[in-house]
Amino acid sequence: MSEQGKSRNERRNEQGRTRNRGTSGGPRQYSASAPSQRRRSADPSRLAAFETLTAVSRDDAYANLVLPGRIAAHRLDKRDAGFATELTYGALRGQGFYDAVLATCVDRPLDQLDRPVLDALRLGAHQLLGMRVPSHAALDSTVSLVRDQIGAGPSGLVNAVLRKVTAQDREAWLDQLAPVDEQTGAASDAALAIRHSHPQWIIRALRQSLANHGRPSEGRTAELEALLDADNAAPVVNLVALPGLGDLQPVLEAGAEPGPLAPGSALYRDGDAGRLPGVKEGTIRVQDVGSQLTARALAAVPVGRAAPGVREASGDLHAPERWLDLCAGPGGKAALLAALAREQGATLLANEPAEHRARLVENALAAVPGGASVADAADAADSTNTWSIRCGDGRDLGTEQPEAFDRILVDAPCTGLGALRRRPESRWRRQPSDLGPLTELQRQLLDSAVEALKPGGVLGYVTCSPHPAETVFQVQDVLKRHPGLELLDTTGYLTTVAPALKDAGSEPTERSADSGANSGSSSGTSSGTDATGNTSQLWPHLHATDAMFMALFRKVES
Ligand SMILES: C[S@@+](CC[C@H](N)C(=O)[O-])C[C@H]1O[C@@H](n2cnc3c(N)ncnc32)[C@H](O)[C@@H]1O
Repeated sequence: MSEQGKSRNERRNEQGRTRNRGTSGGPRQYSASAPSQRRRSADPSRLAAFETLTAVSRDDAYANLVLPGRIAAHRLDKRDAGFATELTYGALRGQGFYDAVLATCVDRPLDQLDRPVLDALRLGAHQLLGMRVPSHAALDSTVSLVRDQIGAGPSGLVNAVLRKVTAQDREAWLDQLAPVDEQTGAASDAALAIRHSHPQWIIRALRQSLANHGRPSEGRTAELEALLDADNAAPVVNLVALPGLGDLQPVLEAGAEPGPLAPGSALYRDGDAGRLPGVKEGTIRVQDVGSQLTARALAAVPVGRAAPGVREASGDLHAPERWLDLCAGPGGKAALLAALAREQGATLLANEPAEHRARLVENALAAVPGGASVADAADAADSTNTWSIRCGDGRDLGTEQPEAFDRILVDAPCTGLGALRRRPESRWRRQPSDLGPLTELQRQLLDSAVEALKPGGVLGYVTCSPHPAETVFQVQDVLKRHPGLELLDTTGYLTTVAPALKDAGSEPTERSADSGANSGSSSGTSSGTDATGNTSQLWPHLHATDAMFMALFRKVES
């Protein structure tokens, strides 16, 4: 019999965990320490959350990919699906705080607990300290879940631990575990890590990021806390209508609101966006507004203006512009770029080395007519297709196709520290040691892109991380390595496509970056720095987007 085909009891028995049944085979007997006997089985929304958490901790799965399947499998209605989502994401985001609480309530180090038991404790702690679930319901339901899914023994432990958790409310736990200085209100990084449930190294990195991206030093801690809070808030679903293909009107009629920042965008707060008209067809896409803006800004920069005597981008006026998305998977920006390319009479090559992600790019692009699939390698080489896909290492493209493209997007693999609100588990997975290999890869991809860019062509470097090593320092370095590259007024182009960024009073510019990294005011940083050149950093707490970074460059000379 397959593992899946076995009943829960059989599996549990194989693991040596048995229910505390009466010898007669009659109804179960519960020990004196067992909690309420009212509920015997796990309720489906908590079960969906538990299954997601165990997949995350056991298989390194991504919660946002697993949870929809569990919601569907348990046939949760909209309300229960909302509960399961809040429970799952809240328990994952809040893990730093909940583990600090649990560590004081468990008689051994948390890493000595069975993973599923710890997952269940986190779910219980989130219900008790982060949701408005009455204590008795949180306790009863979590213990029932553990009894049903893990066994009677662990359910006793979970009952005892969660009872200790209920001894204080959230504020009292925070005061005990993460005190702030009574006079100044200041908290150490260790206290901030518990209060805002982020690893300390990420807290330090984000503080450094605010400084390096020119945010005011006055009120830095308050701004850092606002950023950390924004990471912990459930993001509103952002939608984009593919230009020339998607119709936003039916989506607005179905309850979405017009997006305040990006053209052709909407916000949806009412549950499963998959049911909105156009989403299944792919002409309406779920995409963070920051991502939308970077793709639109790249498409908005005029190409040309190479140095005198140098052949310009699209020198042949009749040749369609060639665009390249060097790191395209899973295809969010590629879809928007392909639709924009189609409108502007250009073609797009979307490159992605991971085969399964190249397939995702293909799916994302399917709504844009005139493309060539991954399988159709011969067609893919035909640059007259509106879009085509290359499945390969972007670092090779520069030598394979030198000076071939008018516009290139390098949406580089990065730590993702700017998208923590969307990927609730990622803050616990990422390590400072990830930074070295990622920045080296970013550097190599940038070099390849510069080689693949035509003189006069435009390069957009984007990360969903504000970390200085992945952003402003990369910009400084690429300008040093490539004197023929000029930094453009990135903020100017972003505000051209999104004028509301100006009105927000928080233009994402780096002009006054106190790192002096690459701003126009720090002329001389690189021989390639334009007098008005700057980079842009969007922020969740200011712009309600992911913390997307963008730098736009032009290749003035080869
Ligand atoms: C930040 S994601 C890109 C997101 C994508 N642009 C979107 O909007 O959906 C970075 C991508 O780069 C890919 N990647 C990793 N190594 C690469 C390489 N050597 N060349 C090109 N792409 C690479 C990753 O597989 C990943 O899909």
